[in-house]
Amino acid sequence: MSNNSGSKPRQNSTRHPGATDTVKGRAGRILAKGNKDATYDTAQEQESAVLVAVPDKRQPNTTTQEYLDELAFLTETAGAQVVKRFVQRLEKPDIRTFVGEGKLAEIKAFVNHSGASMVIFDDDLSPSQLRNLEAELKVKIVDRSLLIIDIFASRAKSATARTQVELAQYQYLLPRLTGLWTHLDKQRGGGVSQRGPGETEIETDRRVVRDRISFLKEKLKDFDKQSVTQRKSRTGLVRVALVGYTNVGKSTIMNLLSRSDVFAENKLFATVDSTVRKVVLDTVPFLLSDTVGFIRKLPTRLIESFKSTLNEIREADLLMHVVDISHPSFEEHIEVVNDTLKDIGAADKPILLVFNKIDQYNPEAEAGLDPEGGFEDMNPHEEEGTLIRPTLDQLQASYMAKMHDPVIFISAQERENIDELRALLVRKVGELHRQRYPNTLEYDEAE
Ligand SMILES: Nc1nc2c(ncn2[C@@H]2O[C@H](COP(=O)(O)OP(=O)(O)OP(=O)(O)O)[C@@H](O)[C@H]2O)c(=O)[nH]1
Ligand SMILES: [Mg+2]
Repeated sequence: MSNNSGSKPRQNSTRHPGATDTVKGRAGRILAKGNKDATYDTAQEQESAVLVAVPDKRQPNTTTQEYLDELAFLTETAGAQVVKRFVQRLEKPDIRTFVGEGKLAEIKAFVNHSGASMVIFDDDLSPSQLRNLEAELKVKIVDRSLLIIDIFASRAKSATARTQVELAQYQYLLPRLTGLWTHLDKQRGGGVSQRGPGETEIETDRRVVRDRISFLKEKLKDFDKQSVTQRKSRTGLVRVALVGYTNVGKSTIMNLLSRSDVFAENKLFATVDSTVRKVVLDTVPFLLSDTVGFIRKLPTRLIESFKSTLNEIREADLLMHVVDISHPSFEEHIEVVNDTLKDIGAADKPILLVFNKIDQYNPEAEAGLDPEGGFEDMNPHEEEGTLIRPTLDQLQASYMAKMHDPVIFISAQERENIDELRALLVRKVGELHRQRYPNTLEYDEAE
């Protein structure tokens, strides 16, 4: 086990001493310039991407469209620009190239003509599909897992998160090592694609990657031990975690709750991830943590790599499950979040369901129609196209009736119902505090 973890000198270009050029080159970000925070990025520097979805025959058009919107949003978050979407309905994806022969030819023609620099698939590709597609299309091929890992890489700030991302990158890379040679040859200026390197070289790379994976896992264990010690020093306070689908407003709520209240101690716990803050609402103190957002088809391995971060959720006393009610698929999002909570062993916790973005909710919105969708065959059924959604009052009544846990409707942006949210938190946290720490009931006097 390493005894100097955390203090290793890091340099971007030579992060992996001992690795061959190939391994070094492949484990970094796929979108070199694609950093969400890099606002100085100009359009010319952006890579252009083609999206591909292969829904099964029964999937409604509107759903396909929503999934592609989400993929486009992910792509843009990663820093690339979407130039075209392709859809092929298949009973089952093609085993060799994921899409059928005809569609592949169509994509190839478009890529050649437009100069797009990558093709992004809304599903995970097998190593051989990836290899075949890369050989055929001769541009970067990105699948859903890789895209998500890449976004995580651009956002990871803390040492733990960076280590987790690196682990996920190597775990993704390991089974695919043999398949990643074609455009590397090109990058080396080899011109005509030659045969890949010999087995020995690939074996060496595999060993290097495996070693790196074990090293990173050990490092994460060290981080875990440190955070257990830190958490011990935080006992005595109820812990609340914000969870939810990505982009629902968790961080906005975190900021709202921890900043705008005069009693809030807007102080970072220097030794923890900066996402945990102590909040005091109406003299009731608690710890609030903001967590990584969930998403449909979140690669299990990525969840595994992010165990340390997810401990915040696992060890919370109360979860605030934030939902973006203005999103047409919010109900599916709730399911995705509940399933992910189950996966990480956090499903049995008390939950406060917070429906956010009520300012943006439009009951008359047409379900998921996007004029820029690029679907020539987009001809929604009447019921689908003109679907009238329930009003907020109806939704509120139905969720209140079916949930055991409290439900609240807010707009974090417009500050609607925030006092009610605070009152609810004070009540829930107060109850939990009295259960957990019956001997420190006098917290209000002590403050
Ligand atoms: N219209 C509207 N927008 C909101 C509201 N709350 C947050 N937003 C916006 O929604 C976007 C996402 O908000 P975040 O707070 O970053 O969401 P998040 O859940 O932390 O997202 P991830 O960290 O990416 O998972 C931002 O552009 C916010 O300004 C709201 O009540 N109404
Ligand atoms: Mg956030």
